[in-house]
Amino acid sequence: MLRVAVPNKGALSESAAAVLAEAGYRKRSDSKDLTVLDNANDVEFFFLRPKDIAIYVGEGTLDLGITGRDLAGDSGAAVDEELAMGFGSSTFRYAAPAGRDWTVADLEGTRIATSYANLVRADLDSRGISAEIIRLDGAVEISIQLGVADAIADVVGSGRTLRQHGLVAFGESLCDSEGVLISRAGTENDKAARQFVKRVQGVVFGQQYVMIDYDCPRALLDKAVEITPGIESPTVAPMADEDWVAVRALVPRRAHQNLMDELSELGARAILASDIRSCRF
Ligand SMILES: Nc1ncnc2c1ncn2[C@@H]1O[C@H](COP(=O)(O)OP(=O)(O)OP(=O)(O)O)[C@@H](O)[C@H]1O
Ligand SMILES: O=P(O)(O)OC[C@H]1O[C@H](OP(=O)(O)OP(=O)(O)O)[C@H](O)[C@@H]1O
Ligand SMILES: [Mg+2]
Repeated sequence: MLRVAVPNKGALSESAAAVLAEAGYRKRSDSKDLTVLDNANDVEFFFLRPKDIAIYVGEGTLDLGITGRDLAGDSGAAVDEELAMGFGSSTFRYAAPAGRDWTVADLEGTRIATSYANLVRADLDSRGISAEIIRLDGAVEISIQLGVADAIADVVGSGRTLRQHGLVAFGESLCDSEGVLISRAGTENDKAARQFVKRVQGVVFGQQYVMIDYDCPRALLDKAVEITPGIESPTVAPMADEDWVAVRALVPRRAHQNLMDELSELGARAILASDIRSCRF
């Protein structure tokens, strides 16, 4: 039976559970459950702290896991990224009190609070900067005002927490993170694991595209195809009125409203967008 780790709480857990449910896997009936046996799909799910998931997968105790790219990197576990899942996007930044122009070189000799000590140590070492790392488990943004650190390195989502504590981010992002599906590095996935990855990928890709259908004057078809080239190429079907054709194409979700405006301006009619719940490309 395939064994898969899923975040039991925190920023990634809800989105991860939603993708798995959409992919047809059994849901947890109680948020305190630590395992779910999905006999119909021959998968056992283990609900673990996101920080621990790469360790289990890297050691081969579990076959696959969903965690954050930043957490997997910090864990030092030997894992491969099978799939970027498109939720839980964040950057990992240095930050310090606003009011002066900080650069990474200013970190020399400082105390830096973080929950991601390995990520930060590796970055400082690569720059030849020596600084003391203060390991904290969370709420890192408050550590400077409490006097235990001069700067922090932490996850930034909206940036709201930094602003609330009068901090500014500086330097490049140490990690551009999102939820990722990971496997043990250097091992070939068996058939069950490959099928699991494909199913989850089908939902994740589906969420990133919408299907556009529209009616197009035949004379404008070439221009319309440039706007919606689809994946291979759009489907073009005849209509009862020979001067018109029906066109169907997948387009990236984030661009679809603009593309619909362009099609409308071009002269297309009855332009419809629909969600893709799952797919295999
Ligand atoms: N505000 C946020 N926006 C986007 N992603 C976030 C945010 N906060 C955390 N993450 C991502 O979620 C993952 C783990 O964060 P999470 O808060 O769930 O775990 P944790 O801090 O170890 O647990 P907890 O906060 O429950 O102690 C990381 O990959 C991180 O990048
Ligand atoms: O940029 P923002 O959108 O404000 O989000 C960033 C904050 O979210 C996370 O904290 P979390 O809620 O996980 O608490 P924690 O610090 O205890 O982990 C992260 O560690 C930052 O503190
Ligand atoms: Mg957190």
